[in-house]
Amino acid sequence: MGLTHRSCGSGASREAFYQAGATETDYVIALAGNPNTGKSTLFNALTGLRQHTGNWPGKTVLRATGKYIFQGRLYELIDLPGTYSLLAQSAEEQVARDYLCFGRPHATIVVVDATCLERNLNLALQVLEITSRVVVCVNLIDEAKRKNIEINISALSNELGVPVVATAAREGAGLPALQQAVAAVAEGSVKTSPRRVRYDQVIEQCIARLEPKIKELVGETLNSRWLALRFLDGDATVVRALAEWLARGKAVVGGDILV
Ligand SMILES: Nc1nc2c(ncn2[C@@H]2O[C@H](COP(=O)(O)OP(=O)(O)OP(=O)(O)O)[C@@H](O)[C@H]2O)c(=O)[nH]1
Ligand SMILES: [Mg+2]
Repeated sequence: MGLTHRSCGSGASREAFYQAGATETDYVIALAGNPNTGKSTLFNALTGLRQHTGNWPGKTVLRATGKYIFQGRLYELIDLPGTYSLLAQSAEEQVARDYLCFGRPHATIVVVDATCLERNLNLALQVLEITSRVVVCVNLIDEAKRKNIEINISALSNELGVPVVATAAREGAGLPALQQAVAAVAEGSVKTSPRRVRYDQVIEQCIARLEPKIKELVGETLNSRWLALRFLDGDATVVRALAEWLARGKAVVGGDILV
């Protein structure tokens, strides 16, 4: 018998993989973004913790966890390492990518730097390829204003198909609006329609052949289109991560699944 998503149970595997001891948490929220965009500053402002921050990239190398309460709900926030992409060419990229794909947070905040939005949107689009439960946080909006950079937040939101909120995390500006948007996405009261990249016909044809086979294995639990794309890339790290995910799922349910 094959190892399928149904026999693993999505909730069980998510808890066992990444959320050990966090069973009282209502929602798990990931913080992703390029290095130096203010993720840890935001994390500290929301959780009251003191994650390492500073004006050089690569400070956060492992994911850190903290909690906050908003409108009576307990949120667990995961501060991921800063990355320019999710193609897993470095340890940080792999930590961030594996968490977003296999950790399946209820929502992901993609923190982008308002002073160099274009470069940052590359990662935002990659995250949108993995998950539709995204809020984009345009941080360092104070710096952008100082440089006379204006950002049309609602146009950006329409373009990306997810909520976008402007913040200045160091001053705590915009945080209630961010928490509200995160709550709406996490609980599903706001439906997003993320902009997804369409590839050349040949690639789309390959995806169409591969995706159903992956879906048989993971169902709706993981993003089979994204996994198909990584397989087509020949990304061995994703193959290994998926094998591990399936194997651990098996352990979670007490071994009643036969491979
Ligand atoms: N002006 C301004 N500075 C900010 C803001 N948010 C963060 N910073 C500063 O930006 C720098 C980087 O912030 P971090 O929170 O360490 O950034 P990070 O995204 O966690 O960085 P990595 O862990 O290296 O990926 C620090 O010097 C912060 O004080 C903001 O909204 N406005
Ligand atoms: Mg950091």
